[in-house]
Amino acid sequence: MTGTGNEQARKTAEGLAYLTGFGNEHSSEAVPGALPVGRNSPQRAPLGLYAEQLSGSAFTEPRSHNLRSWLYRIRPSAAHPPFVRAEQHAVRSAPFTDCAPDPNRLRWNPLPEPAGPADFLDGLWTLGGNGDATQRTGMAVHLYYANTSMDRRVFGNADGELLIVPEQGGLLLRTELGLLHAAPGEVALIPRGVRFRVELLDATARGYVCENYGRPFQLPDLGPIGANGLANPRDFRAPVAAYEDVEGPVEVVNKFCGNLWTATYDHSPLDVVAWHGNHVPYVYDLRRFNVIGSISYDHPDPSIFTVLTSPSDTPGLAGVDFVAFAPRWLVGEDTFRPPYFHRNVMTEYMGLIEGAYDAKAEGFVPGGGSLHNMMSAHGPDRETFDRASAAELRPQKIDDGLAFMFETRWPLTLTEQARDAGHLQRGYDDVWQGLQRHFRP
Ligand SMILES: O=C(O)Cc1cc(O)ccc1O
Ligand SMILES: [Fe+2]
Repeated sequence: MTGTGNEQARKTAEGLAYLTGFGNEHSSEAVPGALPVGRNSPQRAPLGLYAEQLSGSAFTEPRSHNLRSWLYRIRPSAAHPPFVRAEQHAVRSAPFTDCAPDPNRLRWNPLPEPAGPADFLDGLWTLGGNGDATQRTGMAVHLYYANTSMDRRVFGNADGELLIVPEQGGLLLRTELGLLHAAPGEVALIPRGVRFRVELLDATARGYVCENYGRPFQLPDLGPIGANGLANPRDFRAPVAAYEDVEGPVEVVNKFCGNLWTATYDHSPLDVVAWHGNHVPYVYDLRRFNVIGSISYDHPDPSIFTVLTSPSDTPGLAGVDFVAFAPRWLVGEDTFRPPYFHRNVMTEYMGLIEGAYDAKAEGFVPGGGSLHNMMSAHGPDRETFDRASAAELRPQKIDDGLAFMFETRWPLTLTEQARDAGHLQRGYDDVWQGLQRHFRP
């Protein structure tokens, strides 16, 4: 797509309307009268549209977890030729069996720029993950680097939902349910099975994707925090219905049990004129996160920064948590304020959206990432330890960065491409070298 295309997409993104609230039963129609009243599947849907239910949960799951949307579209999704296997590019899925799970602390620089034209799908590169897409457990970490918009092409993922974390370049996400704008500092979620096209608002776009094969992300319980705080439900924005009436070939790429499959529709499947339901894409601005922390002493565990959680079958043990380290004040008295040294049964993949992170003086850069697998020892680097141990403990605002973590209950196994990547940092262990002994009994 040309610069003019980006300009057009940017204008569209700026004027978008949204529906608000996490988990709501929304309804929206792009043409008045397109949404049936009082029933989901009338004998003839309004305006000659086809009614189609998209289920994100089993029909019988408890009401509190039930996810489905009713789509009223120009043509039913069923009208398509067979899917055939497609070029896999750098997308991989669980189970990840090519490498032995690695207990080492690992860190990567940003993905290198694509050599030629690459849209979001071409530019998607899998770092690793856990679980099994066919069992609907676990997660995968992907990065993306795109330099062109998807053109006459849409993507849908049967394997799980996609949490997109832009780091550079705004995205216009044209989904079956409408349009979302996701800029760096915001995150967008595409539910399982929802088809979408990614258009770039800037010359290039890069960022991270958490693919969640497990239970859909939900807001964490707040316990004693009370009725408000962390990510507030009203700040999640879903699209309003918007359809394209495009005849002619459109490639639909479907990731199914790890493999990419393709079918060419004779029209755009982004042809939903009206919809209602709760299986919806959404966008959330991390700057809206209401950060809760210690106002007395000690460094609280980062679970206090959980934006979204995908519960597993064991209460309190997330398949994956999405955790954000948003700007906040540190006021702890007699406290080592940066993240402490620790070994964690949970596995931590971290990325940086901008600026710096308070546990690492250098080397952890925007667009890069680190992996601290189950029980691997990590924490502040030497420079951070020395600085924070001697710092004068005045109230201090941490507002020079935005980091995040995908934290998962299962160890994460790398893809070969991540293990062998030229942008894997050699010598990451050195950041903990030179931590002197001070014990003098
Ligand atoms: O390792 C990390 O930097 C993430 C992290 C942050 C924190 O504040 C406490 C524990 C933890 O794992
Ligand atoms: Fe950690």
